[in-house]
Amino acid sequence: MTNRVVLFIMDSVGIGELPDAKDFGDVGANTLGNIIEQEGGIELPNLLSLGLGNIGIKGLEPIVTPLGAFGKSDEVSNGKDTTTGHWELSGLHLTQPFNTFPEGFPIHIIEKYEEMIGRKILGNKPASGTAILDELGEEHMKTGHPIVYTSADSVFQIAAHEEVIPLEQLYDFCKKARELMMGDVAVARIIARPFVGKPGEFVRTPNRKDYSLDPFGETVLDTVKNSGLDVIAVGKINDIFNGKGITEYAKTKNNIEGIEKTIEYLNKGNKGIIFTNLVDFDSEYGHRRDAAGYRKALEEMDKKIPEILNALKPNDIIIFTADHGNDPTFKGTDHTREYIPILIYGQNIKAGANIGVRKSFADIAATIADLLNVTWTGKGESFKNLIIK
Ligand SMILES: O=P(O)(O)O[C@H]1O[C@H](CO)[C@@H](O)[C@H]1O
Ligand SMILES: [Mn+2]
Ligand SMILES: [Mn+2]
Repeated sequence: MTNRVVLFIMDSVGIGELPDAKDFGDVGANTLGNIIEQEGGIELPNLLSLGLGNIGIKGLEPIVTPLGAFGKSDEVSNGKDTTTGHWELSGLHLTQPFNTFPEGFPIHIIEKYEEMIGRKILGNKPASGTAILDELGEEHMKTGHPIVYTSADSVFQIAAHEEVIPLEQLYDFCKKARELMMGDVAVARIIARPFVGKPGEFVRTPNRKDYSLDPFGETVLDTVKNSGLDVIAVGKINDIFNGKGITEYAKTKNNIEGIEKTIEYLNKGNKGIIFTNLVDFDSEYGHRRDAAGYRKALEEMDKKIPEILNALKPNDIIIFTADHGNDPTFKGTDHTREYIPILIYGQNIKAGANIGVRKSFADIAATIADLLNVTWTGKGESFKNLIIK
């Protein structure tokens, strides 16, 4: 019997190129493996004791008696962004990729948008979110025009200085963009990217906010919620699902707070799913191509793992996994098409069970439904019988 499943997403912690990585320009990408290689090692004793090294990751050795079940998964969906990854983890296969705007947004869209918000915008091109502040932040401060940019992902990002455009107004600008970017020009997410500081020293604040689309079908979150159980979202999960299938949520400022909130929820009397996302790996280190920072953030998380495991009750199960890669040693600043690791632990889990290479992230959705004993008719194949004692 399983009462609760913690689905713990280490955002962007991929473990090597997928067979179709060449279609995404990502041959050779290996987020974790290349960090280890470039950094000359990594200290992840707790993940290793669960079986991380048994998955077969470049630079990591297997151990004889892993405490958890382990494996990895391929991605079916045609995309490598956060939304696509999380939706597949929850049981949806995206066949038609989200619109991207490598040349910036069409001019008629921008004109319409400027009319909606009553001012001009700056930018309108793909950019790194920190580089574009260096480029346009000062002009933004002088003119009050928000900076609109995109990336290789399906995102319409709006950057504004918190003292130039107050947060509530920036969020309102995002809601207007959300209304506009639907239908033929639907973008997966509108993202508020507020920042503070002086030219040359701008820093982004944790007041980022994502405005997603509704998932296009029933996810395991809906199924579990509809059967009367809790679906608790920690970090940006609530945003990624636009609140759909979620009964309660806590937003977080950073990875450590994400871990602490997860532990707080574990200490309460809920039943169902606790779904946590730790985004710093991706936003602070992957996109910034900062391998040393990424390594340090992984090591900090690993140190906290005993506290998480100690908070598990006898009928709880935790699944550590990811949503895509973001190799900080790779060219560019974008996500990378990679396998995701899967590590599962709990008192009812068969230590050392190998779940192999799953065909879809949705196997996790099917397994969660199976573990919680709710009927699942969506994508994925349950591996419950491989992992339960
Ligand atoms: O460079 P920054 O602004 O961090 O942007 C990154 O954040 C976006 C949303 O996760 C991604 O699409 C990527 O472009
Ligand atoms: Mn992500
Ligand atoms: Mn990202």
